[in-house]
Amino acid sequence: TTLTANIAGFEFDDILLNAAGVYCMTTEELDQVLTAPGAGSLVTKSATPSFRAGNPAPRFTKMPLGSINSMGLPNNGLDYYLDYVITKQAVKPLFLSIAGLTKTDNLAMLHQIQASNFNGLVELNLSCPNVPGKPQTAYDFDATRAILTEVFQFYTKPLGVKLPPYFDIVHFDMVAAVLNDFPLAFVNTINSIGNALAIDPETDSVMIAPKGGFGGIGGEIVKPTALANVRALRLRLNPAIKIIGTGGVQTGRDVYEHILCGADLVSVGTNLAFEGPAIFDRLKTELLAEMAKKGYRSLADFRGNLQTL
Ligand SMILES: O=C(O)c1[nH]c(=O)[nH]c(=O)c1Cl
Repeated sequence: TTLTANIAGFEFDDILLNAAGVYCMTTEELDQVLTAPGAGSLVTKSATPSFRAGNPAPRFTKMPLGSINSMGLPNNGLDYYLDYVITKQAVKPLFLSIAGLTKTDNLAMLHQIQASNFNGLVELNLSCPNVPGKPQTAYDFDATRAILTEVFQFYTKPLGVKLPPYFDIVHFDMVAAVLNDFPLAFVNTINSIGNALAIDPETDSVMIAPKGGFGGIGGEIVKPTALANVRALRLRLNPAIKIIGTGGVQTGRDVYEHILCGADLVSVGTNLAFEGPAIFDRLKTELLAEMAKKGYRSLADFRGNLQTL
């Protein structure tokens, strides 16, 4: 049984990786994902041009059926992560995530990456919900078209975008119409469901400090939305644009369902934060068992084969 995928000519021997933001802030965390059995790649914490402290703590917490976070883009700056992926890219294909606060920052970072020895894939994060005063770019279809137009005038290495969840069929149509106009290697969907609120029953208080307690949610609770976004975009996007499915993965069956909706790779956030990198081998074992039960020997046997009634 093979668990392989190909994005932009990069062959992945395993299809699981971390979701940006989880287990990827430091080189120590990144090394744990890099060497974890069952993990086929990794993505770095979304980078800004220089170090950011991010929002005040508590800024990530467990809640019933998942997690809520308002980290505020804390990261060690682009150079830190660019150095890491260049050093390690011979091991396996790697993803470098960037999330500039302005179009100028994103373009400057991409010029630096274009000129560097990085030979992996960039994930342009257009969906951070937690920077006060900064809207999620990918909810503005004109802004999304504008930045991708400028990016592809000079950036020639493989690039994809990290998308927020959409909740309206017409929005699936509209974002796909933008993305299909560009030579994207992939989209990663979904990012957390932004600006939710969780209340601590002991204290009648919000659970995180930033933004009056508002934060992005992930984990089990977001799986139906995640699967819908993977499926909707698979049905609409040019087949050359591959899909990384993210959201609500805690079992091999969840991985299987992302693939059934059309995912090529599957990333794990909340439940990786809770369980640690050992989760990858568990998910791989459970996925193989699910495939064996169905008589499938490769992901191509069932990828995108969700049945309708
Ligand atoms: O607060 C964050 O750092 C954050 N948190 C998220 O849930 N998604 C993102 O893309 C980012 Cl950048």
